Amino acid sequence: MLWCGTVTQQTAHKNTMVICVLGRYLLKSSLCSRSWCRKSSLYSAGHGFQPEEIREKLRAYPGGAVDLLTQGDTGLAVLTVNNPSRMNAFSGAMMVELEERVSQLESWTQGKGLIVRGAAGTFCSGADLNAVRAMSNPQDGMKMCMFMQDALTRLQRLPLVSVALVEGRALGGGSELSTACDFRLMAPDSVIQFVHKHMGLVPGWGGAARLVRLVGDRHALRLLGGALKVDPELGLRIGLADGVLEEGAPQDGDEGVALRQAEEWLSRYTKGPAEVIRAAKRVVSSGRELPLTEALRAEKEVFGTVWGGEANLRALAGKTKHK
Ligand SMILES: CCCC(=O)SCCNC(=O)CCNC(=O)[C@H](O)C(C)(C)COP(=O)(O)OP(=O)(O)OC[C@H]1O[C@@H](n2cnc3c(N)ncnc32)[C@H](O)[C@@H]1OP(=O)(O)O
Repeated sequence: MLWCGTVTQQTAHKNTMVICVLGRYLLKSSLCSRSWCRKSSLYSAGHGFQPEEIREKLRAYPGGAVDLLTQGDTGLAVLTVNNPSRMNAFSGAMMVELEERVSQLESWTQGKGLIVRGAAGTFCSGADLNAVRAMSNPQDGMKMCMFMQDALTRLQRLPLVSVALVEGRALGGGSELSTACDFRLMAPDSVIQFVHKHMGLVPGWGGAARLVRLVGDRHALRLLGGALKVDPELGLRIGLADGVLEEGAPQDGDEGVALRQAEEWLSRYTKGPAEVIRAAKRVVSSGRELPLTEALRAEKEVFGTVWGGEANLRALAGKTKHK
């Protein structure tokens, strides 16, 4: 048996632990190197997808920021679309920053949960129309489409439980951003609206493909064809929304209260060892995206990373009844 790391005089039980840790390490290192969850892009050069060329083009449209705050103690991160003078519309530079933040989160191995929100009490009003006008030729549009589809697919595939905190409006690409999160929490007066039809468009950031999987084809067709305003009541009814925030406490200002409510809500589903929460998201992601046989095989691989792991062995050594 090849040993790595220090082996001290261990009881048989603890030696088992060392073997499991080693085995799991070898398995985990193969997990994402072979399977679909690694940071592979949706598109390749064959599709005309040249990421660096697209980043340069997008950076020509500056303004706003995409901020990321990671909390080591809770394992929760907050990603803020920050362009309040434009109702948090995505400038080209912000699209590049979004991808950079997703890359940071892909490397955050202790992360368990992610809240995606907008600054100044509103979510996001989609692509910056000034950038849209400047990139209105088909070639540039397709490049922006591939870039944002890739970034949002990678966001959705993060091994973190993610929730979109929708306050104010989520319009166009903003509504698509909300669908790239596992859950959507809506403020009482908020609206999610796929306004693309009014722009002579359809979703181009992956929002249509995800919307069909979230609410079904018929509701998706109603939301796109009718550019319907989805308020919290309708959102809950069709399964687009997963919860509604309570009215904010006036003395705090909605922003602080809404974020704290979202953190409290998310912590219900991220309490526990990071490796277990991340494994739970991984098996759900493979079940969500892969055909059954492949999903089962992916589940087996993820199961192998936690079976006999520290959390599993600790649980076995502790009480057996769980309320
Ligand atoms: C594949 C993705 C495709 C897309 O996302 S296309 C873009 C889809 N989004 C939209 O069409 C939303 C356009 N904006 C609006 O409808 C309204 O601004 C909105 C969000 C309902 C807010 O309306 P109001 O509350 O009346 O505020 P307002 O219109 O005066 O906006 C305040 C300032 O924000 C600006 N703004 C809002 N949305 C923007 C956008 N997407 N791109 C660029 N600028 C945008 C708006 O121009 C205004 O600026 P200013 O004060 O006039 O300088």
